[in-house]
Parts: sequence; C-alpha cells; structure tokens
Amino acid sequence: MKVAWAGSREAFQVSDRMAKLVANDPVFEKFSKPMLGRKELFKNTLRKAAYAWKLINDLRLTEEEAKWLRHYIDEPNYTDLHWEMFVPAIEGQGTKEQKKKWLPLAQTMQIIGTYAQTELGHGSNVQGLETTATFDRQTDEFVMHSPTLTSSKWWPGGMAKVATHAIVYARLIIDGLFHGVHGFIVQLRSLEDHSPLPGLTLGDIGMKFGHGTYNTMDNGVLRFDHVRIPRNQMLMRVSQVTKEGKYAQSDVPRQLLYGTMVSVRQTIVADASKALSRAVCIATRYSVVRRQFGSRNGGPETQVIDYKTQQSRLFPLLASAYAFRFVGEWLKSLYIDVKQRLEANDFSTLPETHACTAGLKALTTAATADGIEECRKLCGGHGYLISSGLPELFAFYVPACSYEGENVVMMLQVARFLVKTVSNLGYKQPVGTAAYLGRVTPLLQNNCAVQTAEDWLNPDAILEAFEARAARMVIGCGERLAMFENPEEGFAELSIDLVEASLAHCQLITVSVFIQKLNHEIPGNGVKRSLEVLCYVYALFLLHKHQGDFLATGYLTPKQASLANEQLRTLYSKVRPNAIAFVDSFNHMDHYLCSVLGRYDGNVYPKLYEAAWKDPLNDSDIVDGIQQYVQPILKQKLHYAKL
Ligand SMILES: CCCCCCCCCCCCCCCCCCC/C=C/C(=O)SCCNC(=O)CCNC(=O)[C@H](O)C(C)(C)COP(=O)(O)OP(=O)(O)OC[C@H]1O[C@@H](n2cnc3c(N)ncnc32)[C@H](O)[C@@H]1OP(=O)(O)O
Ligand SMILES: Cc1cc2nc3c(=O)[nH]c(=O)nc-3n(C[C@H](O)[C@H](O)[C@H](O)COP(=O)(O)OP(=O)(O)OC[C@H]3O[C@@H](n4cnc5c(N)ncnc54)[C@H](O)[C@@H]3O)c2cc1C
Repeated sequence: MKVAWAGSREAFQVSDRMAKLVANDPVFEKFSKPMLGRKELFKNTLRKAAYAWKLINDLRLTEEEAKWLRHYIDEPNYTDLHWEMFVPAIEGQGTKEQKKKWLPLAQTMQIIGTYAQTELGHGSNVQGLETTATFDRQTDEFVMHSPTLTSSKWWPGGMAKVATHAIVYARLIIDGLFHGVHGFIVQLRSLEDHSPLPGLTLGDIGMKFGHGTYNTMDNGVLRFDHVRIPRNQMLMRVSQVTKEGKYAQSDVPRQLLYGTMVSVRQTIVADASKALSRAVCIATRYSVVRRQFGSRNGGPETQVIDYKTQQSRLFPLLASAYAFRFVGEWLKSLYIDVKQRLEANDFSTLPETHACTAGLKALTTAATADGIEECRKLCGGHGYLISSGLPELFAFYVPACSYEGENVVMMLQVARFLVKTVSNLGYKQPVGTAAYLGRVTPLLQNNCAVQTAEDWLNPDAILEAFEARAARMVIGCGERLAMFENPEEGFAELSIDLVEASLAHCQLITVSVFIQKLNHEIPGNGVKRSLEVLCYVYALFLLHKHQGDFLATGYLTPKQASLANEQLRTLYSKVRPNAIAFVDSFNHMDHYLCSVLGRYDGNVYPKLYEAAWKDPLNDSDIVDGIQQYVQPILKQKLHYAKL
C-alpha cells in the first residue's frame, strides 16, 4: 500500500530517504517553533533554508529529492516562491534569450525571485491591477510606478526581506495606450548589501493567522516610485515591445500570461493529499488509543474509533486523502503533457487543463481545510493543543483556499468552460474530462437501476450516477442561461447554481480517476481490494452528502439514495480493521507529523504529559507578573468582596 500511495517503488524510496534525512538532522528540529517570537522564527527559517540549500548541493540531490527535502522540512519560506513561481514564470513566459540569461542565475540561486501579482486593491481580478509599466522610447526603458495606495503590491512571499528580484505584473502603457497586464523582471535589492534599490519601498505585511507556520514567510508590500528597468526585462514570449515602441502579439495565446498559476495550482492539488493524510493519520491513530464509555465489569472502555459516528466522520476523510493523492497524480500527468505541448506551440488542451487545475484546486483545498478541522474535533479537547500538530497544520493550510485563485472564483472559471462546452455541443464533440457531456441524451433520460444496497458496489453504477448528476446540473444551467438576453448578466444571476454544477463536475473527475486507478495500476490483490473499499466510501460519501443534487435532478429515487447510505455504513465496518494500516501507508514519520497524538508507537498520554512541561510557563512555579498583578488582588478587600 505504501507503494500504491507513493505511485511507484522508486517514488517511495526517494521520499522515504528524504523524510529520514530531515528527521535525523537536529537542524530541522521544529517542536519548539510555536514558542518563538516572529524575528527568531524568521531567522530560524532562514537558517534552515540555507542549510537545506547546502545539503542539496553537497549531496547532489536530484530535483525530485530536493522537492521532498523541502517538503519534509515543513516550513513555508522564500524558496517556495522562487522555485514554484519565479522560475516557472521565466520558463513559461520568457523568450529564448531571456531564459538563457535569467534561468542559470535563478537555478543557482545567485538571484532569488518572487511573484508579485496581487495588490492591496486587487487579487482575483488580474485585469484590474493598477501598477503601471510605461515605455520610455528615449531611454529604451519601462518606468514602473505605483500610482495609488491600492496599487501597492501586497502578499508576495519572500518579497519583504529576502527576494532580490520579482516578476511584477503591471499594466503596459505605450504612448498613453493600455496594452493589458504583462510580467516584468524587476531587481528589488542590491546583490552587494541586500538593501532595497532606489525608488522602491519594501516591507512585511504583518503577522498572519496561526503562529509558527506561515509567519516563517515574509509576505511583502512593494511600492514603485518611477523605477526604471531595461526594455528587455518585460517577459516577451506572449507579446513584444520593440525599441521603437511597437507592440506586437505572437501566435501564443494571451492566456499563457496566466500559465504560472496553472502550474502552481497543479502543485497545490498534488499537495492537498499530503496535508489531509497528515491530519487523518493523527486522528486515526489517536482514535485507536482514546477510549470513552462502554466499560463493563471493570474492563477497558471502548476505543473511540469503534463508534459508528466517529467512523462516519473519519473514514470519508481517509478515503478523500487517497482520492486526492490519485487525482493529484493524474493532474500532474495532464499538466506535464500540456507543458510539452505549450513548448511546441500546441495550445489546444490549455482550456481543459485550466478548468481542471482551477476546479480541482478549489475542490481539494476546501475539502482538506475542512477535513483538518474535522480531524481536530475528532481528537476531542486534546486536538486543540499545539502539541497535537493539528492547529498549526490548519493555520498553515487554510490560506490555500484563497491563494492561487480564490476557490469560488476558480469554480466560476470551471463554469465558463462547461457553459462554453455545452453551447458548442452541436458542432464540437467534447473530449477528455468533458466527454460525458457528449452523451447527454442517455444521461438525461436513463435513471438509476440500483435495487439493493449491494448494487452500489459497482463502479459503472457509481460513475453513471456522478455523470448523470453533473450533466443534468450543467445542462440545466445552460438552458436557463439561454433565456437571458445578455449572457454575462445571466452568468452572474445563475452563478450560485453554476458553482454547484462545477463542483459536481469536479467530483465526477475525482471519482472517475479513483476508479481508473483501480482498473489499471494497483499491484497486489489485497491492496487492490482494500483500495476498492476506500473508493466506494469516497463515492458513496459524496453521494450521501450531496443527495439533494442526485434527487433534485431526478436521477435517483429516495429509496436508492437510502440504499447508498446503507451500503456506506457497511463499508465503514470493512475499513475499520485496516484503518491503522491505511494511515501507516502514508509513511509519515513522527518528525513530520510533529504530533503527540499521532505518534507511531501510540504512547500518547506519557508524551502528552511530558510535552506540557516543556511550556515556558512551566519553567518556574511563580512566573513573572504573579507578584505584581495577582498577589495585590489576593491581599486587598475591594468593592465586590464587601458585597
Ligand atoms: C505545517 C507547515 C507545512 C509547511 C509545508 C511547506 C512545504 C513546502 C513544499 C513546497 C511546495 C509549495 C508549493 C505551493 C506553493 C504555493 C505558494 C503559494 C503562494 C501564493 C501565490 C499566489 O497566490 S500568486 C497570485 C495568484 N493569483 C490568482 O490566482 C488570481 C486569480 N485570478 C485569475 O486567475 C484571473 O484573473 C481570472 C481567471 C479569475 C479571470 O481572468 P480575466 O478577467 O483575465 O479573464 P477571463 O475570465 O475573461 O478569462 C479570459 C480567458 O482566459 C482563460 N483563462 C483564465 N485563466 C487562465 C489560465 N490560468 N490558463 C489558461 N486560460 C485561462 C479563461 O478561461 C478565458 O477563456 P475564454 O476561452 O476566453 O473563456
Ligand atoms: C498566504 C498567502 C500567500 C500569498 N502569496 C502571494 C504571492 O506570493 N504572490 C501574489 O501575487 N499573491 C499572493 N497572495 C494573494 C492571493 O493570490 C490572493 O489573495 C488571492 O488570489 C485572492 O484574491 P483576493 O485577495 O483579491 O480575494 P477577493 O477577490 O477580494 O475575494 C474576496 C471575496 O470576494 C469573492 N469574489 C471575488 N471575485 C468574485 C467574483 N467574480 N464572483 C463572485 N465572488 C467573487 C471571493 O469569492 C471572496 O469570497 C497570497 C495570499 C495569501 C493568503
């Protein structure tokens, strides 16, 4: 199962080696992080990042190994933006000459970059950005300027204190004419003494949610006061500006300017299963250790994992972790394919890839963020302790619902793709993830054939149910949209239904990828059978949760919906004996989990007790402030005492 989770034996070995490397090196200790103040926390992260870079070079780690190393170090920092956004932006949007100049510098970290798109006043609406890049023909330069307070760049990770360069997104202006938003490579700091270059105001935007996690990152604010950069620092694969000030667009579609976001959204989907599996591992192990009620004749109480209600909250999350792992793997291969096509100037699959990355990013991050919080509740009161590992994980993870495309905004992008697909149905056969929309007639006419709970243990029945629900919701929206004279008005009016239809479409993708995975790639019958159980749990849990959709679209009868729920309860009993094996298969080491409740050896209570004593408040019996503020209260008889 460890191999099935990792994707291959080789992938398992690489990640396992890196996990051990990090866990066994004292530099990467992290248990004391929540006790550090911001400055210490940040410096500590800089130290770890520098040491990691040294290890990557000294040990000559491959790109894959380096990624795992950074993952297990488990502290967001400036290198995330450098590797995940700055470098890909140059790769995707730079010309050959630009790549030749900038990539070697970035790949050896002689320069450190960030991605400066969002502003104080605009994040989702990229076309609304206000920063200007005005071409000056006399000097062959662009003048970068922040004309308003709301045009201040706001959020870019690593920008406040570390990055030497940024890809800055700004409105291109030539001779007073606006030519849309483009990316520019801008140097921010001196490579000699790291001071901000003249004309730039740079700072940190302040502490964020949680304590020890995202505050390791220096998210920054940046303002330009007429800062000049050479013309050849505009990323010119999509559009070019000549030294005469002529603006030209190549055959490459404008959407490629958004290409870096497609790349990172794919990474975010691939990472969702890491965060969810981490929370599920902690909650499952603890649910086996924790006992409440049910003791008879002085015997042990019941393990909380044996309560059906605990299972009904935990096991769907376990199944979701596996589903997200497989859909992440699938999306990665889709993305690798589109990347190769884009390099060869084939843009045909970009719209579908954009819809998949946007929608699955929204689906997986929302379910993971909610899932981590559910795992905290599944651990009862102890889940609220930092030493459970869950509060920090939650604080780290929730912004994923907002960054790289706010989730609702992303679902609306999926909706645009689906509406377009439906309106083209007469003359363009949908392919890939939208192919089912080409079979609307049977999907709209046929109803579910399930008659017994057992009938739900059938991938075809499940797939058809999810296809019919999505098709009916999408087509329904399309029909209602057609009644509006102004399509944009209609889209806005129906946006709530459109977001729901998009979710149904994305859930269909996750369910069908899970089923495909079982059909083709699982080594070992035992592993395959166990994963089948999880696949059914995932699908039937979604069906139960959204049964309103399945019933309202008329595909299911209430009886069939309740048979699905009956089968789901039976499936929980099949998951129970393997629950620990399922979470051990994630291969998460204690160092990575950083959780007293999720320890591999199950030795929870002594370690919980021991962890409490490490709190700085327990350094002495009488702490600072007691004599000054508590003793006087005890010694005086004031108003309320007299009453
Ligand atoms: C416990 C601690 C654990 C710590 C663990 C640490 C582990 C470390 C490991 C390292 C791994 C880390 C990896 C992840 C890194 C993440 C870092 C996060 C940092 C965050 C960065 C950011 O947030 S950057 C800013 C992101 N901003 C956005 O996403 C903005 C969202 N807005 C948009 O994308 C767009 O503006 C829009 C799409 C919403 C609207 O655009 P616009 O108004 O121009 O367009 P239209 O809707 O009219 O669309 C036009 C046309 O284009 C199509 N289209 C839109 N986008 C794309 C695209 N991206 N690609 C292709 N096509 C696109 C759209 O569909 C339209 O097409 P039509 O055919 O015309 O309909
Ligand atoms: C931790 C973190 C790190 C980040 N790192 C970076 C970075 O490195 N570089 C960078 O450039 N940016 C970064 N960002 C910014 C991030 O990309 C934006 O915050 C994100 O894209 C969301 O945009 P917004 O803040 O403008 O949200 P808004 O769009 O203002 O969202 C507010 C609300 O409005 C709703 N809404 C907005 N538009 C619509 C619409 N059309 N229809 C319906 N509802 C709508 C949203 O659903 C949401 O509920 C980071 C953000 C965070 C939290």
